[in-house]
Amino acid sequence: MSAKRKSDSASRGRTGRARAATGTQVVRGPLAHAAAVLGEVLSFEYPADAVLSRYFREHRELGHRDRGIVAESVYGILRRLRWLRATVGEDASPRQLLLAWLARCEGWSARRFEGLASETELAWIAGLRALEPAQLTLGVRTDLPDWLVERLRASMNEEQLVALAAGLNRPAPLDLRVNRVRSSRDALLAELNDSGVVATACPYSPHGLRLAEKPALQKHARFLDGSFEVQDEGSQLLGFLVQPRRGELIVDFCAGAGGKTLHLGSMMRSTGRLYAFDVSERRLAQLKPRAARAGLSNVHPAVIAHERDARVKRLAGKADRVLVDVPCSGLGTLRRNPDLKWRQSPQSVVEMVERQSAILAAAATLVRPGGRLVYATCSLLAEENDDVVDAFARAHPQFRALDAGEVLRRQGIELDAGERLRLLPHLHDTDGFFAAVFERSDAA
Ligand SMILES: C[S@@+](CC[C@H](N)C(=O)[O-])C[C@H]1O[C@@H](n2cnc3c(N)ncnc32)[C@H](O)[C@@H]1O
Repeated sequence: MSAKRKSDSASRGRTGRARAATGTQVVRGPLAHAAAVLGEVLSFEYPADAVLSRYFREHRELGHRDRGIVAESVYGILRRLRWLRATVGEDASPRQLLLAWLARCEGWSARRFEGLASETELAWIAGLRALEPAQLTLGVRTDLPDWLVERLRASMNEEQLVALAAGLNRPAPLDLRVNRVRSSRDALLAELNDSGVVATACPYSPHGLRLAEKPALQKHARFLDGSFEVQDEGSQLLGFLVQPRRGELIVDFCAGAGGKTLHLGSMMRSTGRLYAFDVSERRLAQLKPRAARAGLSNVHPAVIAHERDARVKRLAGKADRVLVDVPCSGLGTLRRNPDLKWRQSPQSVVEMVERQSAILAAAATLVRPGGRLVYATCSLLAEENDDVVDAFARAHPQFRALDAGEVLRRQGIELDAGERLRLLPHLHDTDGFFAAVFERSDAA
């Protein structure tokens, strides 16, 4: 955890005792906050990122570094929650979970706890070293709920599941997408490196940069002038599956706050018309200022009541390309949202699948003959991915499947991710994404 790095470097050159004391002062406050907010997060009533945002608004005394320590601790514990509880007890308090996580998952020595933990806690921590989970089931080993282990095992063996879980239970790197309307990847890379932000080109996305660390970027001059957005490399690749061209009519059917819309708009070089639909006025409201910052005048956000809204019907058969980035379980994004594995359930997945099928069918009506349709999720579950797409393909013979790998290859992106795109954190170092690409045949 960065608290360790920072306290170590801050105290370089001092005596061991002074070093320990400095480290203690540096982390005592944030760790107390971490335990406090963890208690709220663990009710799982609200998403962890929303709880943390609210907590930070209420504790403005916490600076960027301290917020980092609090968030990293909470997310780290959510990632390892099942193993931690199986090891230290199902009724462990938030503070005990935090101490156990530091000792067992972050490798803190007994000495680092001095001054942070009480005598009783120090004795408890010492006893933790030899503890192992009462039962080392596959769910405990992978830190996943049993229902999810069962679903994933249907399409992979145990070894593959353990590797996938290791990828999902690691923090994600910070990726940026260069806005080609404002800059080029090489120019931005040079500027970032000059300003002390260490970055390298992403392996797959021609528009992607990966940062070595996680600096605050909201006030960076190149962010403020719209030269880049924060966007996972996997999410960027979906833009290349849509492959919008200048002057076309494009629909981003589930645009949300516009992460993918902005990419599509910049690939179109701010020409043509790009409709951004969503049922959430709150999410869509974030798109307008982001599009303005990015210099995009081709984006047209529109709140719709549901997928059969009159605004949707007016565009029937007119769109050159439609992206349907449906609401989903989000289980492919566990690196960023580790609480999702504890908040989703078999029942919530069933409800998602119904909505996904209805949204896909409605979005497909917009595609003109010869046009392209891209269905995408950030889920790992066959129910939300292949099953929805297979049922759609059976009911819509006028839509012909295109090979996603081939679509990317023709744009110079070499990626072994299948005919239907399957991105996985442990294989591609992206979030987990699924996408299927269709072309509407002229004959229909
Ligand atoms: C996976 S998110 C989209 C993320 C977004 N594309 C991005 O890249 O940031 C799914 C979105 O679908 C929206 N949604 C839910 N039901 C919908 C419907 N019936 N029609 C259109 N959008 C819907 C949700 O409000 C949510 O913003």
